[in-house]
Formats: sequence, structure tokens, C-alpha cells
Amino acid sequence: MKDYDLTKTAIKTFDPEVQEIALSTDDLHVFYGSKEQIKGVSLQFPRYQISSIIGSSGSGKSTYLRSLNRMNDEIQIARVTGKIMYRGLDINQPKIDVFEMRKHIGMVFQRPNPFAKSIYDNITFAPIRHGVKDKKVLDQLVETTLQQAGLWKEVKDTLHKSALALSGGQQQRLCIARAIAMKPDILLLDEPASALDPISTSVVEDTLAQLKAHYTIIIVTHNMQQAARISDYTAFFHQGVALEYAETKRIFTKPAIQATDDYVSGHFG
Ligand SMILES: Nc1ncnc2c1ncn2[C@@H]1O[C@H](COP(=O)(O)OP(=O)(O)OP(=O)(O)O)[C@@H](O)[C@H]1O
Repeated sequence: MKDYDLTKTAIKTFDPEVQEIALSTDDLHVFYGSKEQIKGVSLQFPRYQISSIIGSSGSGKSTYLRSLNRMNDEIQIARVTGKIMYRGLDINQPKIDVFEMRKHIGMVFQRPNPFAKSIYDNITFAPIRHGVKDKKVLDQLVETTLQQAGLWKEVKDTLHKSALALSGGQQQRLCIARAIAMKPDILLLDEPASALDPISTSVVEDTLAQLKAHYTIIIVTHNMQQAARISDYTAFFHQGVALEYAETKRIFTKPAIQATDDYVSGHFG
């Protein structure tokens, strides 16, 4: 592996007067025990845009993404310092109600993980836990979220059948529907298509392109073509550092940092 200078970075910033920022991190560090795996990442994610995080295996993409809605809280040895700003609030403070915050910042994981329940129950599970009781409201929510996730036509007649009977691609779109049932502002997706075949991947990508109208999306992907296809902005991570962050087109055609250039052109390492 070439030795890249981790102090030389090119990070795009936005003027909040011109471009609303949905979420940002300021000098974010993540430690597992004594090992620092995210080393001071400051990024701004614009509202209603798709931002991708790319980088080689172990560069810290998932660790960073998981920090954004405090999923690293679940890992005992993990410690996160720095600010995560959402609506003027640092949500990395201990006093934050994480359960409440995750209503606004939802997450979809790499492997489709529907509950062993019906399609309908998968979507209504969290809203019911948060107090929604009216059957009509729940029915409408199921229809709207499945439509937004691009799954309604395929499952509208089998809503009360097990979600586990769906194909992998359908299960992943159900997980996206389940995440948006809480009407979050921001959707975090950790390699949502890596376990899917190319056709299902393409359907999920189309779904994300549609969702962009209503949600700010941050996606980790191993697949550079996918980042190039779907995202407006791309961040390149290397050894726990965001080395470059810019418009996706720029990252793939005229990157400012040598490591990014090597990575996107396949000459990395
Ligand atoms: N729960 C954990 N405990 C200890 N170390 C961890 C944990 N999770 C990740 N790490 C370490 O942190 C580093 C970054 O891992 P991370 O999964 O964030 O990278 P990544 O870029 O998402 O990799 P991949 O593309 O392979 O998923 C790696 O060295 C990994 O071994």
C-alpha cells in the first residue's frame, strides 16, 4: 500500500445560506478501545441530496456512517468524540434521547433484515411503538411508504404474508419502506445493495433516486459505479480520514488528491 499524506485533504464546504445542510460532523473521532479508526472527520451533507462514502475495506466508512445516528453506542468498546450537528443540535451529547433522534435519522443495513412478521407489520411496528393507533392512518402509511420504496405494486395483495417470503431485493426495499415509515429526515444506508443481484440493485438505485425528493441520503458503497450513478456528492475515505469530498463528477473525473485518483482509477494500493 502506498503511503499517502493523510494531512493533505480537499473537503468541500457549503454556505448554509445557499445550501441547507441536513447533517454535519465536526472533528469526529471514533475509537474502538484505544485504537482510533476515525481521525477527525468534518463533512457537511446537503439536504435532499445523495452523498456517497467510498474507500477501501477497513477505511472506516461503516464506522463513520454508524456514528451519524449513534449506532456505535451499541458497541461497548466504541467511543465517539466531536460534534454531529443536526438541526442546530449536537446529537453526540450524552443527554440526547437516541430513540427519539433515530426517528429523524433512520438506517438501512447491508443485509436485508426484515422482522419475521408480515409485510404490513414490518412497516407498522415502529409507528405503533411510537403511539400511532388509528388503523386508517396505519393502512395509509403502509401504502405510501411501499409506494415510495417502489414495492407497492408487487406486494399490495400479499400485505399480510410473511416478509421472509420476499426476494432479497424486495426485502431490502421493504427495509427501506420500514425506515421511511417513521418519516425520517435523513436515511443512512450501509451498502444496501451489496447482497443483491444486478437487477435488484438497479431497482434499489432507482428507488433511492426517487426518495431523494423527500429525504437526505448518505450511503456507504464499495461499488464505485454505484456511487457515480446515484450520488450528488462523494467522500473518499482512507485510513479513517476523509481525504476528499466533492461533487461526484469531480471525484470521478478530476479529483484533487492523488489517493482519490488512484482509487477511482483502480491504481490504489
Ligand atoms: N466493533 C468493532 N470493534 C473493533 N474494531 C472494529 C469494529 N468495527 C470495525 N472495527 C475496525 O475499524 C476499522 C474500520 O472498519 P469499518 O468497518 O468502519 O471499515 P469499512 O471501510 O466500512 O470497511 P468495509 O468496506 O470492509 O465494510 C477496521 O480496522 C475494523 O477492523
